[in-house]
Amino acid sequence: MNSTQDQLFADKCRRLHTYLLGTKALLREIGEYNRTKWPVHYPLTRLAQNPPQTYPAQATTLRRSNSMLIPDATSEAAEPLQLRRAQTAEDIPDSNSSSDGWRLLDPSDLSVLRLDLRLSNHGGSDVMGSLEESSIARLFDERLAQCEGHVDKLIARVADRSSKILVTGDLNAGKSTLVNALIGREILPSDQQPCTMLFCEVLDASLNSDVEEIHAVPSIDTYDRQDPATFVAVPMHDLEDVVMDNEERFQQLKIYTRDNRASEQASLLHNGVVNVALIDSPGLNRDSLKTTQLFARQEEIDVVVFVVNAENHFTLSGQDFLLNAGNEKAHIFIVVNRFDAIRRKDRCERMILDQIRHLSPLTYAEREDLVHFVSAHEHMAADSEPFARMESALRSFTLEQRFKSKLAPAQRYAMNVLADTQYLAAENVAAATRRIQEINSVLRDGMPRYEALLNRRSETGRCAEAVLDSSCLEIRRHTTAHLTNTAFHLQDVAEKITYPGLLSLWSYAENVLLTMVRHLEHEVSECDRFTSFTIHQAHTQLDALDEQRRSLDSPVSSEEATPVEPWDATMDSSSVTASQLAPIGSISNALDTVQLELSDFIDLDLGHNWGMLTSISASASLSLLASNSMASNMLTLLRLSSTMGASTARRLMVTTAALIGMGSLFYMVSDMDTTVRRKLSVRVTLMLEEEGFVAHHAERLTTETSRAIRPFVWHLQHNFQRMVEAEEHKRADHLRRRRTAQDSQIYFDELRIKAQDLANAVRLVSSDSTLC
Ligand SMILES: Nc1nc2c(ncn2[C@@H]2O[C@H](COP(=O)(O)OP(=O)(O)OP(=O)(O)O)[C@@H](O)[C@H]2O)c(=O)[nH]1
Repeated sequence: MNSTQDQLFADKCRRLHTYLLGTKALLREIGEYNRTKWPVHYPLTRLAQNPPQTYPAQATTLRRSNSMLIPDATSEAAEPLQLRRAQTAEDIPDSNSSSDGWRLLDPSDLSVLRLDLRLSNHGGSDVMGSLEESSIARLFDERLAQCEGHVDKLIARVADRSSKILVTGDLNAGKSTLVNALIGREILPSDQQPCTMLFCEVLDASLNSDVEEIHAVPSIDTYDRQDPATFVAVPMHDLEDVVMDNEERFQQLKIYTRDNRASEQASLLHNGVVNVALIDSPGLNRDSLKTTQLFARQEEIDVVVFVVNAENHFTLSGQDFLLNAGNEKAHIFIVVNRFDAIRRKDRCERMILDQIRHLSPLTYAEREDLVHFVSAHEHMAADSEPFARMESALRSFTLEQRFKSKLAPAQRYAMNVLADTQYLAAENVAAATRRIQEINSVLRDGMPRYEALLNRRSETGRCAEAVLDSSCLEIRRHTTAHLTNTAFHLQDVAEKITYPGLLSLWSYAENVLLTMVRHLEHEVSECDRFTSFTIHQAHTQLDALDEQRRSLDSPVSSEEATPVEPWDATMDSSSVTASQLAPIGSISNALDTVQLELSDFIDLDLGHNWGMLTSISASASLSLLASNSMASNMLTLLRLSSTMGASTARRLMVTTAALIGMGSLFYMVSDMDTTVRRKLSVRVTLMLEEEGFVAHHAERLTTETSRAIRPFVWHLQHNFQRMVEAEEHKRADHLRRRRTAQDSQIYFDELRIKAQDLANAVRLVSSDSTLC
């Protein structure tokens, strides 16, 4: 690699690094938006109908030996079948391929941002459909966090100038022998029995101040070469024991060693270009824990060298690994070892290549450079030409095609993330548009009801007030008329009382007075009853108005509607009786203290009954008696005396006066009961007038009526208000949701464009890949 290529590669690293940071920021932004503003709409049902097919047709018949090998969507592994199949050399015409030789995702699918793929195996959309939006948002948030973590590792990988080569494969495939052959020294123990229990990272001693040393590392995350507390130094000759027996104690061995090769051209570790680490790993099918660790480590690895035992071909574990690693890395360096032990080499070669064609199409497409049939064991004894070719190809792949080995996987992952982002952004723009349309339609459909409610509220308010006003008016009018009439006819009330005679006149008068008072009381109670009846009627009318209001509560929205309070039981109209009105107390203060007086028995105003007096007087004085008053009679007599003689006139006058006196006395005595009734009724009426008896009761009952009806009116208005508020609350909620949907529509549209721009930029990083 010359300096121009170095510069180009450095430029690509820098650009990819920047775009990965941009991708990470985008993921974080989506996560934030998903959590706080709009739970990202995830097309679960659609995806369930279109489950991802991670395995090619031929491979789907294979039994999966380990459930932990289910592809993790955080890796580049979760790629749809169409993508990988299109990448085979002899496959479908590559009409959709990018000019860089790899294909964009099918836009109708998701890869890295796809949620748990296993869901689609459990009844499809039903299971997915049962997931709530919030659960999906949470799952999606977790997936975003995983992707972000993965992008972080890619960023670190791109920024790291060194290259890491993972040597992996089945047990006893000859991995350790291969690593030894590559460094030209028998450092790692090799045995027919499984012997590599730990990851062994072989590095050039120059990275450890030129000191050959083994660091047994308990925790790889905290390892620091310059901090002895983070590792245990192991003598070189103890390597075999440590590798075999310390898998519980150490996570990894760091083996700093010198390459025996004389020139930098020949040495992979000491190459003069970049620092290379060769990582020997435990056999794939040894245990699932180690296998899982291996999968997890892929994201730190630049090149995967997969060692296949030529005698066994690809085992199930090997196939699983290759399928996934192939998607992650796109290109896998495959070494078919122990080829010396194969008799029919061409047949073996054909069969293995056929397997590779399905397992890693891109690798197969470049099989000349990437698939090698060697014997590491033989090469240790004497240099072999196939091995040298393989070594040179690996060197070229690692050092000269660093874009392909180091940057392409990161670029590929970023492209997948950005393609998924565009897909989800478009889905969410559509979902937001649908939401806006739905809300608009709900608002439009609800408008007539809302307007009707407002109209009904004001109309009912007016009606209720009218019921109240008319009831009060009716009570005032009725009470005034009724009590005025009662007072006017008070005298008639006592007519039915039998007059016991002059000797019982006093008790008769008492009886008359009591009867009048009782009658007044009765009539006031009558007014109370009428009031009660009127209130009851008003309540019935208001109840009918409330019934109309209740009928406005649409059954569809009843569960959302704010419950309207029922009539208060204590306010039930049927329970309002006259006795429940404010206690009358005394119907009149004046009547409480009324006493009989002497004047109640003497009536000096005889004029009003003169007719009766004349009927019992002498007929001679008829002409005189025709007059209206005693005084006028006397004047008439005086006038007559002037025309008659004096003695005649005097006699006539005396006689007449005697007759009148006797008649008057007789009349007074005989009409005493009438006098008492009249006098008492007049006095009582006057007293009632003086204290404003009628007005007082009219006012009292009007106030009581208002007090009894007003709460019902308020209640009715309050219920209407609650309904209107509930409706307005719903409308405000719709408007708020519509605003959120509108914001999201804009946000996701911008996100789609941002992701598209970023994807274009990421894609351009590889436009000049041949140079690197
Ligand atoms: N015939 C032949 N035998 C080989 C070759 N490479 C390795 N072996 C032998 O295969 C056996 C296993 O070799 P290792 O290098 O230990 O294999 P490994 O894959 O590292 O084994 P584990 O780490 O235990 O999984 C040893 O006995 C080697 O001598 C080869 O090219 N040809």
